[in-house]
Amino acid sequence: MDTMHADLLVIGFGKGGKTLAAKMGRLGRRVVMVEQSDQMYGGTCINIGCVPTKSLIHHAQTRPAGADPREWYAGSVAATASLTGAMRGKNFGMLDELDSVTVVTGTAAFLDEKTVEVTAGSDRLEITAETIVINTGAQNAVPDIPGLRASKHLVTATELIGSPDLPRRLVVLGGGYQGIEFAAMLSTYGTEVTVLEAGVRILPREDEDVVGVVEQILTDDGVTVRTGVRVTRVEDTADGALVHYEANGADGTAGTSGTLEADVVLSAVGRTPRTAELRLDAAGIRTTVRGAVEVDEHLRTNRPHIFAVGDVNGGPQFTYISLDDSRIVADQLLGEGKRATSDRVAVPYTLFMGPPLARVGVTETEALATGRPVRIVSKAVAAMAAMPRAGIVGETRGVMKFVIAADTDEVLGAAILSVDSQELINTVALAMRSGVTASTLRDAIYTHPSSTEAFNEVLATVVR
Ligand SMILES: Cc1cc2nc3c(=O)[nH]c(=O)nc-3n(C[C@H](O)[C@H](O)[C@H](O)COP(=O)(O)OP(=O)(O)OC[C@H]3O[C@@H](n4cnc5c(N)ncnc54)[C@H](O)[C@@H]3O)c2cc1C
Ligand SMILES: NC(=O)c1ccc[n+]([C@@H]2O[C@H](COP(=O)([O-])OP(=O)(O)OC[C@H]3O[C@@H](n4cnc5c(N)ncnc54)[C@H](O)[C@@H]3O)[C@@H](O)[C@H]2O)c1
Repeated sequence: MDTMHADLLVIGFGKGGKTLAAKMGRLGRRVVMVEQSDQMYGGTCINIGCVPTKSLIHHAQTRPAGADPREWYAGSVAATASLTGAMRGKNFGMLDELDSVTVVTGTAAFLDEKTVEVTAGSDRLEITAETIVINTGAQNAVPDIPGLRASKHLVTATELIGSPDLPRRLVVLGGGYQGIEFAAMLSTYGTEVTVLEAGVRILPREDEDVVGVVEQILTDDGVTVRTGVRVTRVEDTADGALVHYEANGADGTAGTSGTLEADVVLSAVGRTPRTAELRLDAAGIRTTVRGAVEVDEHLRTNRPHIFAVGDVNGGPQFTYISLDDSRIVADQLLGEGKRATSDRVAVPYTLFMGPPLARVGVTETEALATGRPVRIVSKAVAAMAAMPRAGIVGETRGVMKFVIAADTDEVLGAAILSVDSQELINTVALAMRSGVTASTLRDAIYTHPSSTEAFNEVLATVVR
């Protein structure tokens, strides 16, 4: 059995871990990065998450008129695989080219709080390290519904992205990020899509009026959305899967039931922190009730030399949060040790349907719950005179909405469902962090024709 010693051992080639490994390696520290699969160098985002999904969405939206959807889809999957392959190579190279960094491919598990065992087939390696960073991400949950886990037609996002076969009929379990992005994308390629959401509405964290516009866009694009639905059973037939469901009453339709036929059933009901293989008990590392590695605001576990970054620590599941986690750990290891998760203000996020829905800060519902007096400005994109870009690019659907503190004129939150919203939201977030008021955003000079100039108009449109 081989042994190694490192200053820093990173388990999992995710965004936070790889950034930290490269930084420490460039400073000459002995770093070992352990990744369980050579197909996952670079982690979830570039291989099976953000990048492939957004690539497929881009290809869906740029299919030339007359192109056969099945052929176009197969080509899009191939182009996406080539993009992710190139990114995987670059990510591996980024660490491999550093003399002080070793990439080990195998599955890591703790032997004790200073020692990790890595196995790959019959090979076994023991690594001891001064500092250990757990960056093992999360994995797609599959609900315990009779027949579902055994169904030949069940997939998670990972399998769906990898197959060149365009599903004819897709049933999506879950109306959250993954569910809505796949529903919107595959219906654009021509798949018949039904979303079955257990809750009273899709995207439960968002305001009802905004979700109403999202649902209208999905419906216009041919997606069927059923909320308040409990899937009771899935059975494989000669022709696909039969999904049995009943209305759970959340949307007022208790007692109705039905079946849906599907070639593919996508489980998109959330992602759970990946800790099962790690043998955390051997190191005495505590987990939360939700199964995440428990950390403090500096991302230290209860073993102070062991940190956890990214999805595995139970924080918001976004690539840029994992990246920011790495900054916090770097500050602990190399800096003043001041940076903390509690410093984060106005973290934006974007759901990439067409057009995308971008959000930051509080919703109107959340603001009202605090009792703070707010002013709501809102306008449909189609009604805006000051945003010709929407007409130029041929996407005038959507709405922009801001929640503003009535007393201080601060922007408390925004929901932007519009072309370019994935970019616009970063401007709003920066304004919020920098104390730029709603009036200043409203009266600023913006380039023309751009999407940002919509702020001149929407921020002057008080609705309540
Ligand atoms: C379909 C989809 C679309 C998404 N789209 C977006 C988006 O548009 N924008 C966004 O910000 N976020 C998006 N996300 C979320 C984002 O991908 C994750 O939040 C992010 O990748 C998490 O990174 P991480 O650093 O936690 O670890 P990961 O990137 O998940 O890396 C963990 C690594 O650890 C490895 N590993 C696990 N266990 C072990 C072990 N025992 N030993 C060795 N290696 C191990 C895994 O193979 C993996 O490579 C999406 C996710 C999905 C699934
Ligand atoms: N664009 C992005 O940034 C992006 C894209 C995809 C994923 N992600 C990240 O990945 C995370 C996981 O995404 P997700 O969509 O899997 O989870 P999610 O938590 O966003 O949504 C899951 C949905 O499934 C519903 N649900 C739960 N159990 C169900 C059941 N049995 N039947 C029907 N519906 C059920 C929930 O009510 C919820 O609406 C996201 O929270 C996000 O952080 C981000």
